[in-house]
Amino acid sequence: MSISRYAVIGTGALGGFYGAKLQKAGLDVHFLLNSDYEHVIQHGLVVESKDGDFTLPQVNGYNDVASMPYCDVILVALKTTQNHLLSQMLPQVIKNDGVVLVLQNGLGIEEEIAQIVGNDRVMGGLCFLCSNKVGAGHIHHLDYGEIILGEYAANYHPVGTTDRMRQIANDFESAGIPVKLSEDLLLGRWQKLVWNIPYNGLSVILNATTTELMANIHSRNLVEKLMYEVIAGAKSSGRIISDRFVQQMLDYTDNMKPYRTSMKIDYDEHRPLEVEAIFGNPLKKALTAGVTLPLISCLYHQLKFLDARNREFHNISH
Ligand SMILES: NC(=O)C1=CN([C@@H]2O[C@H](COP(=O)(O)OP(=O)(O)OC[C@H]3O[C@@H](n4cnc5c(N)ncnc54)[C@H](OP(=O)(O)O)[C@@H]3O)[C@@H](O)[C@H]2O)C=CC1
Ligand SMILES: CC(C)(CO)C(=O)C(=O)O
Repeated sequence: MSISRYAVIGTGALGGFYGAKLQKAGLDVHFLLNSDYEHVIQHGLVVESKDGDFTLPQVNGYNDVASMPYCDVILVALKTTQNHLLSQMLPQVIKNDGVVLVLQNGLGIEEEIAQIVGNDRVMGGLCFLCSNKVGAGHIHHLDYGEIILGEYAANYHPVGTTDRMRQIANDFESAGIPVKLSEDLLLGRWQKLVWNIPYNGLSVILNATTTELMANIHSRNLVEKLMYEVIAGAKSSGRIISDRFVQQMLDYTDNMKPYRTSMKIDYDEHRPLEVEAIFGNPLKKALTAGVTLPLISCLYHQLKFLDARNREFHNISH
């Protein structure tokens, strides 16, 4: 049994799901909560999952990082739009030899976190998960769940696999969460974007589920073209993604239950969209290497417009 103590920073759809699974498997987990704090302290966490429902009547819940114990592994599971809070939060919860594991979508977040805790204390996890928070302390896990885990090093230099990765992978696997180890985190991040850029973006702009995007020849075509542009972005970072990978992502989505992407849910709920992490940062990284990605840039500007108008309209009508 692992002796690692885990912190979950952001107990929502993703953090609540993985954190609850770890606690259920007997690990020592500490949850940072926001609006659900009172409810979770009184009633715990409820996970409805395609792999079996369960309840944790009692969890270690906090509404302030200052009251959390120092932890070995800090799971970052806020929306990236809240990441400005991390420079103040992380130093208060990470042990001297602890590690921050970024479970968020997008590119370049590990680099930002390395500035706070140091290059040798950051890892990234790519989460192939479909989960929603449907009520206070109530998580609905719809599908999948695998994590691809990679070490971060300065400039995303690939560093292979480490003992610390294997230890964390063992903990997650003991909780029934499949983990694969990646020797190159940046490659993994670009691969994940092959999915997130077309589907998250188009689901908002075209007001569509993944199934609808796949069923129409025009949107499907656009999805495919965007996937190839992500591959060009990856190439500008020196990472090669094969054309076969595009086919795998299309097949993966064809086999998925109709899915409202996380960005679409945020849009429908009038919450800030993760446009910078998922679109802005990849565009910047490619541009630094002298490569422009016109289709992705077009999505970026449309999403910035929709995001601003969506929140403005919501503020006026409330
Ligand atoms: N959901 C999924 O299936 C997947 C999500 N991801 C990525 O994971 C990340 C998290 O997404 P997701 O879990 O869906 O998002 P959620 O909004 O469900 O979870 C984020 C949680 O952070 C909490 N939070 C916000 N501000 C604070 C704060 N100041 N202190 C403490 N907690 C705070 C929110 O609280 P409150 O409830 O009060 O808003 C919320 O519970 C994103 O980057 C997303 O792209 C990646 C793959 C799949
Ligand atoms: C690709 C997917 C659906 C997980 O498999 C995801 O990452 C998301 O909704 O953001």
